[in-house]
Amino acid sequence: MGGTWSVDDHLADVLRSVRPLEPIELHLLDAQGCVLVEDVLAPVSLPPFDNSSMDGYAVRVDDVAGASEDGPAVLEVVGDVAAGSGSLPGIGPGQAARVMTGAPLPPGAEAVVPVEWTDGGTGGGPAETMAAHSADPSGAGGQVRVHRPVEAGRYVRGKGGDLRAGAVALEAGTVLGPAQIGLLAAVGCATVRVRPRPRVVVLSTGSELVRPGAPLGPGQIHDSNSYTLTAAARAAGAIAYRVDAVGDDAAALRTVIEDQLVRADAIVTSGGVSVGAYDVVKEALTDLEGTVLGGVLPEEQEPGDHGADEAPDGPEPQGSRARRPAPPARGVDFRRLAMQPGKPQGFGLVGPDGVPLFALPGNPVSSYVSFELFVRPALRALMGLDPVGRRTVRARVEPDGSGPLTSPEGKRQFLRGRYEPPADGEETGTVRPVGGPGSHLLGSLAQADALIVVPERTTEVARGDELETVLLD
Ligand SMILES: Nc1nc2c(c(=O)[nH]1)N[C@H]1C(S)=C(S)[C@@H](COP(=O)(O)OP(=O)(O)OC[C@H]3O[C@@H](n4cnc5c(N)ncnc54)[C@H](O)[C@@H]3O)O[C@H]1N2
Ligand code: MOO
Repeated sequence: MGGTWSVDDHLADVLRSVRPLEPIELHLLDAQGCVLVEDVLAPVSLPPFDNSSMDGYAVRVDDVAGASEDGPAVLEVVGDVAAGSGSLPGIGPGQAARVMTGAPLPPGAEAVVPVEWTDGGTGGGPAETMAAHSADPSGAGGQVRVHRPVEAGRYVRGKGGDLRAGAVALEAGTVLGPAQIGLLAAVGCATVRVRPRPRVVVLSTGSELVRPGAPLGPGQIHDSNSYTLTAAARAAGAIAYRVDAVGDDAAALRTVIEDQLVRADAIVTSGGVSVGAYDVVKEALTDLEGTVLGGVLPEEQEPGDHGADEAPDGPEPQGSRARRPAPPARGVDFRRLAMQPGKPQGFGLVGPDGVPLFALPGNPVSSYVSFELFVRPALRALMGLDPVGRRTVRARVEPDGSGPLTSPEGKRQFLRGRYEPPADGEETGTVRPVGGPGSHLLGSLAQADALIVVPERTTEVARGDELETVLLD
């Protein structure tokens, strides 16, 4: 293929090529951010039993009718009911039981009076609190004076009042956040069937790259892309593995990628995709016919069986995966995109399972913007999340400089910006470009929280022009 592609066509090609991962059963906390693939019916009711919403006394309504501070109802205390109590005292006429928040309502009781409506069993004025059971075990006996009447059901949380056993607790398609995970725990589900987080292998290429923490020799720079992209993959919900930078050696790169296939639902490389003499990714991935990356199975392996129980750098955190049915590997296509930054890109499916591989350009801003535009949507599609794209708004551009901003004709430009939401009474927010369009400008990228989209036909942007803005929150 090759040639020049529009941003939209390239994204459509990417999304056509990826399918949601096969669902697996995960422990609740491993499923955070994942999409449920089936309705979950509540195995138990919430609450599972009638219980008190106050620390107080479980009473019969008739016994406290007309009670007041001057004319209290005097009841015999027949026991204590703590949260978790299994054996409950029956409440007969003229009787009450001390009951704690969350404790079951004892049989015979119809309501709870908070301890503040009573003398707390002291024989004195209104109580502010209960005596601790450990300090005063006799508090569970004797008499209590109740100062106010109560209607049936007051301060009682009825069984099933939140959710009835058998009802749908969460629908298929729900994204599991903290509240949803809490609900599943409350109804007793320990595991849940979801689409898993994709495992993403991130690797940089370039002989000039050294790890952060190591001193720079002549001509060397720190590898930042693999950190940016690993962090971006994690922020998108993936499990990301960063691999140390590979030098400009096509055979070595191919071997590293082959080795990483075992733990990859997607692979992201950066660098080596333009037209230089050392553009190693392009060289390593252009002709894959007859190779493992081209889809040929290593000896005696079936698709999906990679002959390894463990990922090279440690155990697979999600247990064994059912792989999706393998789409055919089709090699990596290197193409120019009508965008800036991010012009040179490679994309394709590699290996026997057809793992999507994104070969992003090396310039740091180019690789990050490319990730946002193409990789993040693909990762979300693998997880079954919808929508796959970031939130966009129309915003008025407020350049710092006096003159208009310029943009190359025929290219969609993505400027880095800071977005201000609309002021009170306004409909449109503003966005201020930060730094220039240079794709090496990491300092200003780190100040940005938005990408300003300058359309292909637009070559000049004046103060106040409204443009689509991608919010990177
Ligand atoms: N003659 C042409 N030269 C270039 C063209 C072109 O069309 N004709 N396109 C330019 C554009 S646009 C881009 S983007 C870059 C893409 O180049 P590569 O993907 O081959 O990337 P490299 O050459 O490996 O690196 C480019 C730049 O980025 C730095 N870099 C690379 N990896 C990292 C990393 N992991 N961390 C930090 N910085 C990294 C690298 O040192 C270079 O400065 O090509 C243009 N050239
Ligand atoms: O893609 Mo390059 O991104 O224009 O610097």
